[in-house]
Amino acid sequence: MTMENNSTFTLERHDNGIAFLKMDVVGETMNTLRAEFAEEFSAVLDQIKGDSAIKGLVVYSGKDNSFIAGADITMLDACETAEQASEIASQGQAIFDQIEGLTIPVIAAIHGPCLGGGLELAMACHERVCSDDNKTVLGLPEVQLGLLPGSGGTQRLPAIVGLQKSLDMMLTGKHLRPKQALKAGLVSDMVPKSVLLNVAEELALSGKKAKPRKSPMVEKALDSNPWGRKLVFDQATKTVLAKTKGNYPAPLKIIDAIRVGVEKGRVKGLAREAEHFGRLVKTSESKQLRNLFFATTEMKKETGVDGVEPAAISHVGVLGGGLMGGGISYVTANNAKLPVRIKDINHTGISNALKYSFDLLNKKVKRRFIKKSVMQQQLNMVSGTTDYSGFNQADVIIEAVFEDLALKQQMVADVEANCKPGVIFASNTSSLPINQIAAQAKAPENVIGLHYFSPVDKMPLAEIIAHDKTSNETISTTVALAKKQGKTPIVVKDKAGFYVNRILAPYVNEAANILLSGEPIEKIDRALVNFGFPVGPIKLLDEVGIDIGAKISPILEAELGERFKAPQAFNKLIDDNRKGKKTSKGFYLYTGKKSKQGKAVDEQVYRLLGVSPQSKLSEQEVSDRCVLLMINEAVRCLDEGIIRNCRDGDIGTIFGIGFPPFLGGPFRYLDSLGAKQVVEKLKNFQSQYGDHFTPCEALVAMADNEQSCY
Ligand SMILES: C[C@H](O)CC(=O)SCCNC(=O)CCNC(=O)[C@H](O)C(C)(C)COP(=O)(O)OP(=O)(O)OC[C@H]1O[C@@H](n2cnc3c(N)ncnc32)[C@H](O)[C@@H]1OP(=O)(O)O
Repeated sequence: MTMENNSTFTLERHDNGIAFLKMDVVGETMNTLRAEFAEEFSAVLDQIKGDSAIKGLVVYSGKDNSFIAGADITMLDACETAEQASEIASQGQAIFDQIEGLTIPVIAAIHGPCLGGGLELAMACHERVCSDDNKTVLGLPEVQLGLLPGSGGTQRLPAIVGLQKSLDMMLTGKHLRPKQALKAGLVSDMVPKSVLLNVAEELALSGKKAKPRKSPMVEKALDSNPWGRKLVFDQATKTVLAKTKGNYPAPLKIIDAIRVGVEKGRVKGLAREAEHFGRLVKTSESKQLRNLFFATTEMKKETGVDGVEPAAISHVGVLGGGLMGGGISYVTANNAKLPVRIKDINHTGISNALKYSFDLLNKKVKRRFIKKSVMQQQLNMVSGTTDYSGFNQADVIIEAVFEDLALKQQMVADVEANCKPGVIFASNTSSLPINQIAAQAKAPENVIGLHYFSPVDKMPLAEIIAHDKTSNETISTTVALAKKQGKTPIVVKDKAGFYVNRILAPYVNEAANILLSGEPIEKIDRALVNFGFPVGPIKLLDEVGIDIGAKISPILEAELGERFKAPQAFNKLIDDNRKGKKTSKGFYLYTGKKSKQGKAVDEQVYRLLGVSPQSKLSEQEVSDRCVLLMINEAVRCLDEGIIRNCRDGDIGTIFGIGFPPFLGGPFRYLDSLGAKQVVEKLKNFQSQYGDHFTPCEALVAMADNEQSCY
């Protein structure tokens, strides 16, 4: 056995003729591909080509828990021109072509994330085997960075998994777990990690090619003729445009690069892919999406308070088995893998909360994501009670009862009386000040806000609200719990509405003002959806509950001032028991066929509000009025220290409200518009529509001093 050591790539030859090429980027937690590795990589490949004793090659990673996480995103950020970025893509293509061109069997042995350029490398190998570990995922997530796979992915993936599956993977950026990768034909075997290299070695030795994936008849028929393919591409384009509203350039470029490859051959396809890659790297959309990647990666490492370690958590209690309590229990057991005990005043509440977990897990079983036995294990971790029995083990109690201050204060007292000393009391309130909830606590340092967004299992944000007496350890322990539950937490100050609801309120109120001025509901919602929000503000009110908005507004108005005054006319809707989707009566119709529900406006709303709808404003004016108010309030929050920095403000808005990711969040968007222009627009709206548009002092100062947020 001989060994040669290169810095990133190491070639090890076994006596049986199989060589092992290990990639291990020194000093990094994860392997990524960088242009500077090209020369070394090519030299190793030349060595392999020149050594007739090598009969097969296994490519693997020297990292414990990752294969290759793709091209180094920092390197892409540093590209000054589209040509430079395009060159990086072409260089990757050339090296991967060399791998594919090796005349010996080349097997990729994959354990851990194998993404982007990592999967492109693996696809250039002749076969792929992966570990069956939870950490192993395969995918081309470039679209989520506003890019396309630039090193052959748009050409090789369709050839391996078929046109439709490859479009689905590249247009969504989804990660496939080992079983899914096997089913799709992306890997030819899935084995325990302990034998991964042996299996890959055997495969290389045998030189046998795995049986090609059997594509279903319909897929075969569509993929194999020009008309069928046209149908597939047309449908993909239609879906993309409906989803992106033209705001994201990458998906259409992905379709184009695949189409060129399929119709004009690999060489032309690769050229088109590299060209698009270069241009996309330089788009503002990709830049913002990359910023988002860097921001979330940075946040994964934070503890909430520098230098303060979280306490260990072994059990969690949840008070209230409603929709929020059920969701919180689910993410605690399923994501954080912690046993949860739910307390409700009656058994119906408990069974509803248990059903929440059951329904979600059952869906996973039906889709074959998990086995029934795993579902049972998960369900065993959630139990219920109508008293405090079993709560003495809990390290954290999360309260999700009605928004009633006296009730929440009572919960604090009950928990202090019935649970162990030092237990953290985390309130899921969306509006009540935490200091008031903690007002009569014996240990106010253990009381904190932990505000989730509905539906809890889907929404990625959690606001962590420390009041002035919350201890640093309580903050860091709560941050750690939220992260384990799969949330991205932002630590915010204890003031009405915290951050997310505070900036959401003026946005929604303005949409209501626009509606009351006579603009049609669909038009208002369409303007904001075209701007890039997942739903329009009026539809959002239906989803959240018109009564919830009406409940929060007076709290905000009392503490923060008149600019939070909600239009009184909306009370007429609540008097009509028109609270939105939950009452099957809202701004939209919720009767009839399920697929049609929530699609058409309920014209009765106009009558109730005394409005005769007539479209007068441009979509741009509608979205500007709502969004600029949100930005103005976000800047106020920053100025008041409600959020710690612009990054938290951007992430909170994108993850909590669905602010368009391609714009980077309110602060990044403000930078792209320029504070001066935003102030001018706000002043203009102020003269037309009232003082709630007054630009805040901090924003005016930014404009005067020509400052930016980042
Ligand atoms: C030409 C090609 O087609 C173009 C491309 O390949 S573009 C890149 C495509 N790849 C991606 O988008 C994957 C991005 N990475 C991820 O999604 C996640 O990091 C992951 C799922 C791989 C792992 O997640 P997780 O285990 O939570 O680890 P995470 O904290 O995110 O990352 C660990 C480290 O790897 C780094 N990293 C991961 N992927 C990276 C990448 N593609 N570029 C640069 N750094 C990366 C992170 O910055 C972090 O660095 P640090 O330890 O110094 O802070």
